[in-house]
Amino acid sequence: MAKVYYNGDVNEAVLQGKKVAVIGYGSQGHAHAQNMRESGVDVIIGLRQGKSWEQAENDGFTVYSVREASAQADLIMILLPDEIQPAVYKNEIEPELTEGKTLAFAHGFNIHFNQIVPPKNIDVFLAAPKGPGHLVRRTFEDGAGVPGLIAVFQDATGQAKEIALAYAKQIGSARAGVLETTFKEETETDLFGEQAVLCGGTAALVKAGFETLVEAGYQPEVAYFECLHELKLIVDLMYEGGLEYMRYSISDTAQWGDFQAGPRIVTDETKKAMKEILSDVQTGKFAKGWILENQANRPEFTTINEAEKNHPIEVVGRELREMMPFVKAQKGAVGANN
Ligand SMILES: NC(=O)C1=CN([C@@H]2O[C@H](COP(=O)(O)OP(=O)(O)OC[C@H]3O[C@@H](n4cnc5c(N)ncnc54)[C@H](OP(=O)(O)O)[C@@H]3O)[C@@H](O)[C@H]2O)C=CC1
Ligand SMILES: CC[C@](O)(C(C)=O)C(=O)O
Ligand SMILES: [Mg+2]
Ligand SMILES: [Mg+2]
Repeated sequence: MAKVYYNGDVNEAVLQGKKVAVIGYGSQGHAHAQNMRESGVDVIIGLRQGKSWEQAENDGFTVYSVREASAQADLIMILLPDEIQPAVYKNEIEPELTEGKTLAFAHGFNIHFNQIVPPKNIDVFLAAPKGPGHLVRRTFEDGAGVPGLIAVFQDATGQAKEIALAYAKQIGSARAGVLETTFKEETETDLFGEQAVLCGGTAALVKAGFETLVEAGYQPEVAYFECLHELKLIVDLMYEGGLEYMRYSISDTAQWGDFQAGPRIVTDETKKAMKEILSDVQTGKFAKGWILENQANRPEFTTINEAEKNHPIEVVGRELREMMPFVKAQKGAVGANN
């Protein structure tokens, strides 16, 4: 079994006396910054003027321009959207990367696909929580953590791995378990997982199930509860005890249906499509397409995004969630009931 690092395995002293600049205060940024501050780390925030700047100040952080925060910090964690990172890095971070500093990421995309090429005399690592930022924060507040990966790309000081582990501990990941990986493995598995299973695969499955029921004349509200709302409850059981615990909790009728129908839904064709998706990630075809889409100002992304917001499952879901105050998205977020 792979070595898993927990709190007791980590030497947090390597971060003592160091100033950490978290660049970006979005999903991951707010969680890393707040968790580290509560762990006793000296954290500042780097941003442009705007919504996040105001939020970070309201949350009690000292906020600087990205250039100024990078100048002041010993460790710079880049938590900007992947597609924005290369330009901000070139203009505002790279000029401040003096010898001995540390540059960090939560996802390996820009290093692995050569969109950011750091100088050789600094440490470069990633600390990637295996979960969405809002849960990185919420789980930490609950006294637990989201598991994470660390990887070292450059070790100029000889301490890069220790620093990466200490960082992972301070954001809460070592409460749940931290694995060492490479930038290549993190980038390729993360992109594959979010496309084929976690986001792309699941969203397509949920929509197809909903559409099948509604097209057959069933009420959209019933279809929503069956195919979307209840998915969380089923996944919670998998999260707690794997497929076996989920199957222990459901009826034997459901379990028999699971064994019979599952292989008819995820067929050899589906597996073939998954292999093609993985290949597009590995060859860089996906990355190239995403970079070009951004250079063209995201025409396809924007069109699909608008259409998806108006899908009947979203329309009925918004209405139903209004009636369930305990189902809360992060305040102010799209789809939130508050
Ligand atoms: N989302 C997630 O849960 C996960 C993300 N990651 C990785 O973490 C990194 C961050 O992703 P994520 O948290 O989703 O990002 P978000 O989109 O949530 O964060 C965007 C932040 O970047 C700021 N920003 C955008 N453009 C600029 C700019 N030009 N200059 C300064 N600040 C800017 C925004 O500020 P403003 O309000 O001004 O727009 C905002 O604070 C990525 O590498 C991603 O792959 C890894 C694991 C999970
Ligand atoms: C699953 C999507 C993710 O990879 C994540 C939350 O881990 C992301 O890039 O947001
Ligand atoms: Mg991920
Ligand atoms: Mg990802």
